[in-house]
Amino acid sequence: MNYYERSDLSIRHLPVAFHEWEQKAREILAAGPFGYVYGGAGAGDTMIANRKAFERYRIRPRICCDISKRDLTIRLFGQKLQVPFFLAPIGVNSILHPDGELVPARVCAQTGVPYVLSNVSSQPMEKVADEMKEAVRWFQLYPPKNKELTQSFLERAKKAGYSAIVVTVDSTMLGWRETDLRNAYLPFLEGHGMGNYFTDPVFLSQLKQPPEEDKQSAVLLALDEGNNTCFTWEHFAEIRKRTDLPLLLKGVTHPHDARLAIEHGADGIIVSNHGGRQLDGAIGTLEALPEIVQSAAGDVPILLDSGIRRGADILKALALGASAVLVGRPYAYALAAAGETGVKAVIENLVAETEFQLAISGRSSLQEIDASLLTKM
Ligand SMILES: Cc1cc2nc3c(=O)[nH]c(=O)nc-3n(C[C@H](O)[C@H](O)[C@H](O)COP(=O)(O)O)c2cc1C
Ligand SMILES: CCCCCCC(=O)C(=O)O
Repeated sequence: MNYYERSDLSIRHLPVAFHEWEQKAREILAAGPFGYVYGGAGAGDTMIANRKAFERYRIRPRICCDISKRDLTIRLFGQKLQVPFFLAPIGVNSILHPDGELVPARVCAQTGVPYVLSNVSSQPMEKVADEMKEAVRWFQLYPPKNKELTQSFLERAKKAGYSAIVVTVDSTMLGWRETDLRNAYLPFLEGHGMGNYFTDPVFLSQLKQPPEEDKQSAVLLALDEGNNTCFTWEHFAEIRKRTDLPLLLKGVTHPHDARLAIEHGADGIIVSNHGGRQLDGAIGTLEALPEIVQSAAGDVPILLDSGIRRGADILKALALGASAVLVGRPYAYALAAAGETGVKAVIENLVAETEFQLAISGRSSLQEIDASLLTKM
């Protein structure tokens, strides 16, 4: 029996730290799905760089400050958010739980944590939106080659109440992932992650036969749409014209690209190396952040992901100029290990730990966090 099917779950039985969730997921999942979440590009060097960057910055607390009232709220694109972190877009959640993305979406709605739904979700964006009601959600786009399909995804997202679009540009070609090669595993080839494609009228109109009759051709077409290796700044500027929602670019690690993103119409930048899954030997995101913040010069908000595991990590990113962060693998492992209960526990612990860290560092609101919080070793 899966851990999430047990009816006697209580918080006492659940893992607490990231490595415990990872271990629980490893025990429960088959090698293919576990490896798909766990793996990084090549030697895994970028995942290590992400964590090392967080370790190099140390918090220098202030004392004798009134920390009796604490506030974790932030504002982004005119919306008030309860916490300074999002659940990152993670596709193919059906390899982790039968209900896929409906589970993190539901928990986000319950806890007030904003959710970024992946383009390659197992569930269609409308079904996920129904689960979230009025809660804050953004939609992540892998820009398709087909412009009509792009338009269709953007319009569907707006209609379904997604309040911003995140265009991910670091994965037009999937990274060299040795764990997946070893396991000969790619979830899409088993039909996972097709929730938005198989419900899209433009996509379906391109098929000779419906997915129920020829799944493989449909999956290969969806993958080909995302394998958009011709994508350039001009294409990004076109997407800008196609939506009036706030538009963020995810996958930036170079200060020049941050500037180009703004010049081509980005309303926000997500400093990300895709959790170290794309390019081996890349710069850790926290290391990249200060120069990007400088390059953006306050013109747009900067968000960051890749390696966020704890409240301390969140505070460090905010201190170096991020407006918010995104959290990936922690909730994916919890989803596999304990379903809704697991994702809720991870979120609640992260909120609580961030509040503890804020207070014990001598601050009572995130607006008081700046570079003076940190020293670099
Ligand atoms: C299994 C898995 C699937 C992912 N799928 C997507 C995706 O569909 N779209 C996207 O923009 N990023 C995707 N990402 C990257 C995350 O959005 C995020 O950048 C990364 O997980 C953050 O690093 P962390 O896992 O160390 O927190 C995926 C990451 C994982 C682990
Ligand atoms: C066009 C499909 C690319 C999907 C990549 C999924 C992902 O982001 C990841 O595995 O990482």
